[in-house]
Amino acid sequence: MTKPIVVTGTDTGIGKTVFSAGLAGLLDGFYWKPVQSGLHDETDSEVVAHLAGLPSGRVLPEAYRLKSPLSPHRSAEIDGVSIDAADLSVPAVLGPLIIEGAGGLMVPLNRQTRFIDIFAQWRLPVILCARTTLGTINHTLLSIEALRARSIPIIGIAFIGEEVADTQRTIVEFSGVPQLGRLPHLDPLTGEALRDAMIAGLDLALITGGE
Ligand SMILES: Nc1ncnc2c1ncn2[C@@H]1O[C@H](COP(=O)(O)OP(=O)(O)OP(=O)(O)O)[C@@H](O)[C@H]1O
Ligand SMILES: C[C@H](N)[C@H](N)CCCCCC(=O)O
Ligand SMILES: [Mg+2]
Repeated sequence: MTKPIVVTGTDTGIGKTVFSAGLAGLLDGFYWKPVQSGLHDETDSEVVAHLAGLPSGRVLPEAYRLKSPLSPHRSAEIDGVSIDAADLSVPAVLGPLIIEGAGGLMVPLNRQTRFIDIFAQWRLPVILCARTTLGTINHTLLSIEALRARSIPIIGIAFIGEEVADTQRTIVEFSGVPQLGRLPHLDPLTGEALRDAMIAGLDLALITGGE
């Protein structure tokens, strides 16, 4: 059976949730956001539930739901909650599971542990979402170095945004990490448009290893 896939990114707000929704929908899988910080607007799980069109029960409950839209370590402190990294064991489900972190790899869960530390413990393959806009070469290559330093397997890079051919090429050439494709900015962003754009823009066989 397909291993769970971790969807991470070079930063917060770059489109991990939208990409995760597209992927979970295409794979007819499950989605899990272990730590949600920010409960005022639609949560990532709610966005995925409506965009991916998954049957109910395929969006697993978060392990931590924190009120403030801040780094989880700080949001937890404000709520008087202590995030125990040992609580974040990957749920067993019958099907492909997409797991989304919060922000980028070095985002802290508490004063000792960052997302990248639990990803290293899990040893699950990751997809790195990256913007195509200026500044992304640096963020993406640094993220890849950090993953490699911990022997975290990288499935590939999913670019998000309009095509910037030289930027994408430069990242792939310097890193040697495969490009899985690109999800453009969608307006309007609907479940149907997302599904079509994922099929047109992403190489699903590279993601699933041809399964
Ligand atoms: N492909 C896209 N087309 C249109 N809008 C998008 C796309 N990707 C992301 N967005 C929009 O950009 C904003 C940030 O995206 P998203 O919530 O997916 O970021 P994120 O990386 O998951 O952030 P976080 O670190 O908070 O989890 C949202 O308003 C989302 O609707
Ligand atoms: C609140 C936001 N949407 C994310 N859930 C958390 C992003 C944390 C980023 C921390 C940082 O890198 O400075
Ligand atoms: Mg998100």
